[in-house]
Amino acid sequence: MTAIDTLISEETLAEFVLGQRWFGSKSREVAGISVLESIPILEEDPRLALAIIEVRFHPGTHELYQLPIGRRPSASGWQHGIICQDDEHIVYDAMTDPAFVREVVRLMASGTDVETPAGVAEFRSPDGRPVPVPDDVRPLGAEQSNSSVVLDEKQVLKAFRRLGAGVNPELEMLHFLSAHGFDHIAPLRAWYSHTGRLIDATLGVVQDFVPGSTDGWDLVLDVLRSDDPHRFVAEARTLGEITGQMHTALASDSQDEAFAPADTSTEALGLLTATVDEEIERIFRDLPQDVGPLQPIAGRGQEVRELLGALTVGSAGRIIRHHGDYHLGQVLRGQDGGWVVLDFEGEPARTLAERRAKRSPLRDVAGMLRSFAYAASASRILNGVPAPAGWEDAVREAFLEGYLAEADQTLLPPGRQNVDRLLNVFELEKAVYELRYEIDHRPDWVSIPVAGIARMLELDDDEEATPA
Ligand SMILES: Nc1ncnc2c1ncn2[C@@H]1O[C@H](COP(=O)(O)OP(=O)(O)O)[C@@H](O)[C@H]1O
Ligand SMILES: O=P(O)(O)O[C@H]1O[C@H](CO)[C@@H](O[C@H]2O[C@H](CO)[C@@H](O)[C@H](O)[C@H]2O)[C@H](O)[C@H]1O
Repeated sequence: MTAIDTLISEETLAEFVLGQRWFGSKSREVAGISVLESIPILEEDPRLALAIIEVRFHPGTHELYQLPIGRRPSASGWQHGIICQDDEHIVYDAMTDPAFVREVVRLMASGTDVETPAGVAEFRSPDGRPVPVPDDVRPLGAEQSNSSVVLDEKQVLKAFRRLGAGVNPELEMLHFLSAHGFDHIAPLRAWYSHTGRLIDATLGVVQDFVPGSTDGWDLVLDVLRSDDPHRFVAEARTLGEITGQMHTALASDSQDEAFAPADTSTEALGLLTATVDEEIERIFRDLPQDVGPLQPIAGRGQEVRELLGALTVGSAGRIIRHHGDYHLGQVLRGQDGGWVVLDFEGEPARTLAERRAKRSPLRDVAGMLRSFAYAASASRILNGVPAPAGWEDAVREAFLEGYLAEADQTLLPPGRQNVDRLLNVFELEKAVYELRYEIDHRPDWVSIPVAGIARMLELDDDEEATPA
């Protein structure tokens, strides 16, 4: 029987993939795209397969992505995620096809291995509590780096689109946090992964769905549109407390090598700023020319590096495994008013090795502080509603107070001044990462990190101009 992927030409595949939000290298020149492995999921009608595709770039590098592919007769009238069609068949991205999702859930429930000439796809569910095969499957709705569907409003299946070699931190962190008593997560229910010649990688996870929840991002934008934006200050404090508890749990097992906290040496401190410095240099060097929204920071890479250089860090506390991409979109406020932390896979634009590296927990804190600034900018730029004077400072301070009350103090540098200095370094690192992220994923949002970086430069200029 013809493999379904052979029905798609390279040009058609390229056109489809390059248009997807989850394709993370929009600013790079693509040399070619092809299907490297196709894992059969269903051989009937619809035909379903899990493809691993390779995107090749001109300097000779490549990225691998997961693409579920479905094929149905044209007469079926299937309309979602169309890749190509002719008089006989429609070929599509099957991520939102209930038939695909049901098959994957069945395979996970039965703990099946599907072998191909190049490797094996392993489908698993822990502790003998298989996820029921869903009747209803709907896309989660959020346009994201990965793709998620909701199963009977009870579980969420998230497929990692870009594949990195090794265990995905999401799977590893969810296992660890459940075993170490941190309850503010959506419990892990199943997963699937691939082992083989091409790559050993986690392909996806199933977690419980948190019904009736609002993510922190939507919540803050709504609050900023309301007549009482300051009501978020109390929420920010609770969120800070939970973040502190999460880090305390992540640092609680000195026997588990992957999670045991480690001390930072003087060399590590130097390396910390050197790594951020290199990143700033690289990102500014590769900034596209003549892009209007980049104007406020264009050609100012050296100034940003000088700003980093001025942020002397005397002590960094200890390093631990941490969330790695902590922002308002990663926390849900449930119907009971409690917060749930999501998406432990780290920053999608970094390698898995970088994402699994131990670093100061203040990186997460800085991520959330940047997110408050991002929300204030987005509210002004996208909704025309500026945050009221003092809002961001009040929210930051409440979050930090809650955090400092709950986090294991031995993880942090001594004294508030040292904490603030290290936070500044990580906020700058995050803002520069965001610049790259928005260029690659949401070019329309570039002006938000640009405004953040420009503001950091201006604050620095003001400080220099103010006599001591
Ligand atoms: N278990 C869940 N229950 C309810 N909503 C969820 C759940 N998981 C994710 N979401 C929603 O989907 C959004 C994106 O999920 P996330 O795991 O962060 O995906 P990505 O890695 O692609 O960003 C979240 O901001 C949240 O609104
Ligand atoms: O949630 P992901 O793991 O996909 O994280 C990536 O995408 C985020 C956007 O969805 C991006 O976050 C940036 O935008 C958020 C608003 O949409 C904002 O709250 C964050 O502060 C800002 O960093 C994240 O950086 C990226 O890794």
